[in-house]
Amino acid sequence: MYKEQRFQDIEKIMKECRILCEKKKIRTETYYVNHGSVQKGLVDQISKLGITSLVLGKSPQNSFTRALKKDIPTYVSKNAPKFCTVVVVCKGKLFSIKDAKQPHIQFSSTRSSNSAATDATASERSETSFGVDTEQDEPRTSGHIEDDDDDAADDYVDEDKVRAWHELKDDKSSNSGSYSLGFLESSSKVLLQNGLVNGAKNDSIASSTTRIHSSMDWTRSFNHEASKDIHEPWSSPDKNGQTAESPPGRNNLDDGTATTNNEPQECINAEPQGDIGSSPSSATSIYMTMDDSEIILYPNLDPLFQSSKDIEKPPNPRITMEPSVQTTSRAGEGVEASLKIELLENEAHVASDLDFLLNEAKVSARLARRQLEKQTNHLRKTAEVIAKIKRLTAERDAAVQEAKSAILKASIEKTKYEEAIAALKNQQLLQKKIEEEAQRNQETRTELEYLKKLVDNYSVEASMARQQAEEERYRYQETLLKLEEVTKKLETESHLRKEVEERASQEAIAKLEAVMALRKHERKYSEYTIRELQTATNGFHDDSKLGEGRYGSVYKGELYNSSVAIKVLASEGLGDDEFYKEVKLISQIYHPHIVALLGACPEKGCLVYEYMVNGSLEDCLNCKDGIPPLPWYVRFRICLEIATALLFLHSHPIPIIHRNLKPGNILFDHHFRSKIGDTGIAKLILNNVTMFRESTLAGTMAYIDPDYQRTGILSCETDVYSLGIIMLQLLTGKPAMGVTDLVEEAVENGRLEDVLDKSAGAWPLSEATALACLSMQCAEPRRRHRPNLETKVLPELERIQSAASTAATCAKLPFFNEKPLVPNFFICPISQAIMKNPHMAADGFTYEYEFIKLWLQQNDTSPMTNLTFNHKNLMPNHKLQSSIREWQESGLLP
Ligand SMILES: Nc1ncnc2c1ncn2[C@@H]1O[C@H](COP(=O)(O)OP(=O)(O)OP(=O)(O)O)[C@@H](O)[C@H]1O
Repeated sequence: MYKEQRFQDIEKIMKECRILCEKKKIRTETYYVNHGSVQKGLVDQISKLGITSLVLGKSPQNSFTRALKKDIPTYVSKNAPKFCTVVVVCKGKLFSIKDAKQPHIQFSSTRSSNSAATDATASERSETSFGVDTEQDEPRTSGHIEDDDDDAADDYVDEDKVRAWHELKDDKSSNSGSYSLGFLESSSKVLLQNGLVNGAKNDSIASSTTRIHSSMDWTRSFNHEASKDIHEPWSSPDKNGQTAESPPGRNNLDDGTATTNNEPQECINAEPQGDIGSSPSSATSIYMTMDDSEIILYPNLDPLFQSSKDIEKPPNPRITMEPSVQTTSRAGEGVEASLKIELLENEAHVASDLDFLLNEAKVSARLARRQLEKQTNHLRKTAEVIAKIKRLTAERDAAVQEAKSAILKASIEKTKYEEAIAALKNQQLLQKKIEEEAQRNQETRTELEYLKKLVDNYSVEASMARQQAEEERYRYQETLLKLEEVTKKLETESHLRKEVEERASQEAIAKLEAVMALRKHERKYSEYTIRELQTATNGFHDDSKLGEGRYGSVYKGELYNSSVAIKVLASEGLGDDEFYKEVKLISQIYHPHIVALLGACPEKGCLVYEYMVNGSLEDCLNCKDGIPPLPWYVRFRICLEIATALLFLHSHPIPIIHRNLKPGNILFDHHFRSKIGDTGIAKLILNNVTMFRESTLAGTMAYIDPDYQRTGILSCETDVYSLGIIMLQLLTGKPAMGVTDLVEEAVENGRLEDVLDKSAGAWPLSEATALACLSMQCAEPRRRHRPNLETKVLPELERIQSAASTAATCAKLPFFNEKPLVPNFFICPISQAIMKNPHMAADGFTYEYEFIKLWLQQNDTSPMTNLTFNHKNLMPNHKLQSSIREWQESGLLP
């Protein structure tokens, strides 16, 4: 009845606890454990179930509980296996924590002991495996502990002792009724009923532990030691071996049938306090631990136990009373029987104590044996460790040896590696040298390619040069051939020229001889018949006519292999003797620049002159028949030549005045030397002819001295005037009319070059200006203003001519009409040929030595000026001879 009531109370509390856990969504499972000692039962269950985490509630202790040293949580904390962490809370506060010292080692228990009542259960229990619980995900609940009692229990035993107790208990469970240990287990739950009866100090303690599983399998056990009045623990077998009622579905420990009930089972270990009422602790605490899938609740059932004195064992059929510990009091027996019973009970207690002592001794022996086994195991392990150390040492030595070998090998390898590195460096150096060599080779190839290109270019250029050289050589050969032809032609021409020169020389000598003879013996006048002249002129054919003048027509004729010009006079009265006397006198005049009168034909009235092949100055100035303009240096020379001839005429014993000096009467021979024509004819005509053509007079008036025109008085200055006008025409190329004013104005303005004849070339301005000034002086209207021909005009003209000739020679210009001009001072005035041995006479002129020598032998006057020589010494003109030689060697010979 009491147990029933007790169980109901516990059930009520546990129900509240489960509800609380369900609200927290915590799976619960209730174990009922029947054990003689709550704390030992808990420790035992921790070991058996492999609980790694346990939370225990600690009730505040009073002096009574402290005296009894019944502090279960403290005991469990101290004696729990090392793999279990025990947390003790008291009044909602943490009281203490005992951490696990080692992980839970899973091993199989071979424990074979068990009582008859727990055979089946023990068999299952013996197969229970404990493992390391690594998962602790579920929350732990704890309450506050009111730390009002830190007095630890002193009856704790160590784990081995507990285990020994179990073993001993198992051994004794079958035949001893002094204590009982019952287990209700299923595959996943354990019910521990703490009903261990350990004398008077344990029997009054009851507690319950609830373990809640999700499977809601319930196994309940209830153990109650209410008090000394109810000193027979319900979990202990009574003397009669009666067994308490077992709850429905609960396994009976005695029959060994540990079956699993699908219903939720609850294990409550209730230990009513012997003096519950005096306990200051009246509150109920539930201490729990959550370990993976389980929660163990440990309610403090002091209030229940407080009233458990009056409570009969509960009649709840779910409560399993362990048959080995169940005690039933029977009221109503007699006192004797009570005494006997009491005696028996005392004896039983004594026996129980003895048995307890015996068990203690056995436990000690077992402990000693276990200690010995431990030491033996320790020694064995030590030996194993030593062996292992030796093996490791050997292995280490071997490893060291191997390491040394490896080091040696490594050293060898290092040496090889260094050698390889050195070889690699050498190889790299060689590679670098090879690359440098390759670079140099590349550069050399590039240079060679460049040189090859140059060579190719040079080859092309050489080929082109060869081709050009071939062409040049071909042209050179052609030129050489042409040169040879020219040379041959020149040689031929030279030969012909020499022949001509020799012939001319011979003619000149003949002329000289004739002149000499004439001078000496009165020159022989030649009279030609009309038949001869007709024959010479092809009957005076028009093709032979050279032109017409005021006094008649002029024909070209050939008389005795000589060209002559025959002037047919148209005037009447030319046949008298006086006329021909005058003609004979004129024909005796010989001067290099005076056209020679060779003879006459009195019957026809014809005068025969030497033929001048290059026409007149008038024709040249007018560029008649394509005659090229005269160069400036030829014009200087003409001035000097004409002046010389005039001086010669004027120096005649009876001065001869030309009266009709004009460009038309200045003729040119084959050397383009100028000669004055119609010399003396004017006097003859004017004296003997009364009629002449006035048509030609207009063209002549410009050259006639204005004084002579105004006064009719002739003088040498009359010819000087004419000379001045001719020289102005030579400078300007302008007509005679007005040329004086033109040049005068230009000179005065310093702009002479503007009026110079540009067709004559680049005039030397100073000489041109000098000649212009001299010409203007000569052309002065007044004769007294005109310069003297001998003293002023001729010397100035010689100076100007010399400078102009030098300039022309330096400029290599002595050419006219594509023919080289022979400087007039290279020609002997007597022989009219180029001098070979020039000598200067007293008159200042240079002559060929042979001719002047001959001349001086017969004459005392100059052949050029007709002046008397002061002396007849001749001086060699080496300078002129050298110039003539150089000129001849220069290839400018005509
Ligand atoms: N000796 C000569 N040799 C060559 N041609 C001459 C010679 N004498 C005269 N002539 C040319 O014959 C032409 C006629 O000359 P001519 O002297 O009769 O007349 P002019 O001089 O023109 O006039 P003028 O009657 O006033 O002198 C001129 O063209 C002249 O060149």
